[in-house]
Amino acid sequence: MKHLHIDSIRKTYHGKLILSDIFLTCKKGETVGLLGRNGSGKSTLLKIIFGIEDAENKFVKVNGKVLTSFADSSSLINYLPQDNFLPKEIKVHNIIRLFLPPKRRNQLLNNDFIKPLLSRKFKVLSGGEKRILEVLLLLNSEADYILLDEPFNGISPINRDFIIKILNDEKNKGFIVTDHDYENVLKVADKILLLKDGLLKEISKEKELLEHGYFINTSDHNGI
Ligand SMILES: Nc1ncnc2c1ncn2[C@@H]1O[C@H](COP(=O)(O)OP(=O)(O)OP(=O)(O)O)[C@@H](O)[C@H]1O
Repeated sequence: MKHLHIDSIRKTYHGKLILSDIFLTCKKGETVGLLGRNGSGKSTLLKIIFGIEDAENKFVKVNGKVLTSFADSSSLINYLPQDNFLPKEIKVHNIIRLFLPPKRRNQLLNNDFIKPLLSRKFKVLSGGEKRILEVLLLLNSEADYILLDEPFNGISPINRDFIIKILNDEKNKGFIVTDHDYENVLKVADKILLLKDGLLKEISKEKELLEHGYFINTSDHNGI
């Protein structure tokens, strides 16, 4: 069956339990929104799925193939880390050639936002320009499943809406997206999972996020 299947993930740091028996699935054409407070373990979970962080226990299967190492996962799963990951001294057009196979480059090389940046080195781009380039590289990569850690960070509304549209239109990939800009996560997600106390809870209505203490109702404080 074609899907990403994650099971029994357990992780502790220095004796503190971060992830306890995590189970989740993501199908092609589906976007899973992963929410949680600071330090709840979202980035750790994505790194474990991608294979760049160890876990005490884990089971990751993609399209029927069990993945045991990063080498197994790299062509099937791709990962946008929270921090910039592209080489600083390389020009954007070379980065695109380096990261994407020929048949996947044109869309990005002809993108109206990316075109003016092509001859500039990554290090001179603004924070938002860097993030958009990274997100678009991931979205155009060949992997079936893409893990996006804070893709909307620093991105202005028009470009954010462009990324939301790509995520909503893409039916050949599955996405797991985490971002503190939770309203944007709600706009792209087919299902929402809240990571709290090491466990994942499926959320069916926005008000459950309030009930689980993901945010507080500020109107309670000013009497509105
Ligand atoms: N390499 C590490 N060594 C020790 N503790 C770590 C390490 N990496 C993460 N942690 C701890 O694990 C917990 C989960 O961290 P993680 O970065 O996964 O959280 P997060 O949900 O992504 O947080 P945020 O939303 O703030 O980015 C935190 O308490 C963090 O301090």
